[in-house]
Amino acid sequence: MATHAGGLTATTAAVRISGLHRSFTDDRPVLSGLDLTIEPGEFVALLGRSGSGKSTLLRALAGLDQDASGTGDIEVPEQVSVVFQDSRLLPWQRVLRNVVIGLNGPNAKARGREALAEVGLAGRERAWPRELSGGEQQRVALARSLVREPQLLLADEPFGALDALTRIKMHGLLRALYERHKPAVLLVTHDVDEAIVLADRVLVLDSGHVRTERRVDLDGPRDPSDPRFAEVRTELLAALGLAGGAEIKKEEEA
Ligand SMILES: Nc1ncnc2c1ncn2[C@@H]1O[C@H](COP(=O)(O)OP(=O)(O)OP(=O)(O)O)[C@@H](O)[C@H]1O
Repeated sequence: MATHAGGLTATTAAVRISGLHRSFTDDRPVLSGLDLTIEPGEFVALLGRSGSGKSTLLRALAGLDQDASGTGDIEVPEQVSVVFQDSRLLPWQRVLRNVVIGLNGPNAKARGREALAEVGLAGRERAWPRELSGGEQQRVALARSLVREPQLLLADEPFGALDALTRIKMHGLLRALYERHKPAVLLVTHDVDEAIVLADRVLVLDSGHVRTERRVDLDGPRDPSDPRFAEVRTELLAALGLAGGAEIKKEEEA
């Protein structure tokens, strides 16, 4: 376990956060006393209004929040991978090199090839990133994350820039990869349905802490047209201040 701040006793949880405060300016804290535990192998989605601090929390977990000041204890596993909305591939390196960069061990390339095959990109090892579509680039980013066998995968709007159809395909892929590798996952998303399709537990961040927590216990492939799915969606929309979807409609009309 790696501890970013303060001291905590050893834990079997993948993530343990207590009393996390983060701010960028003196007047308004972004995170104020946030507590969160994620179990090993648990898939958690994080929703919240724009500016509620979702990325700030994810960056704190990734140890990438040098811009922020704050206090609190964070415990994460040794092996953490992060995926962002943009693939962040090195344009001057071919696909396979992007996947294995920094990876140690004699069989790094073989592992990289295997990871590319897992995301459906076998045969594209020697392509340049610019030759791939946005969805394919995100597949490479997933391969690069998973080849490191992370105990924790942090994903910040990983499908946010993709079209609706590609997004749906990527949901299936991410869920399949998750089932195979079973890292703990924290997925930041704006998309309520994406959260319900993918996660075991959905959190809503509001006013600096986790306000709402909803376990998703729908069996089998999750179908957005299922009334039980709709029930969860309504609850989460209400937690986001969008009860019944009425305010969404209003926003669309405006
Ligand atoms: N590097 C920074 N410097 C100054 N303020 C920042 C910085 N990063 C984030 N903030 C501020 O912190 C608040 C939370 O930002 P954050 O990006 O965590 O929100 P978010 O919930 O991820 O938003 P979105 O859904 O729009 O991506 C915002 O008010 C933002 O302006």
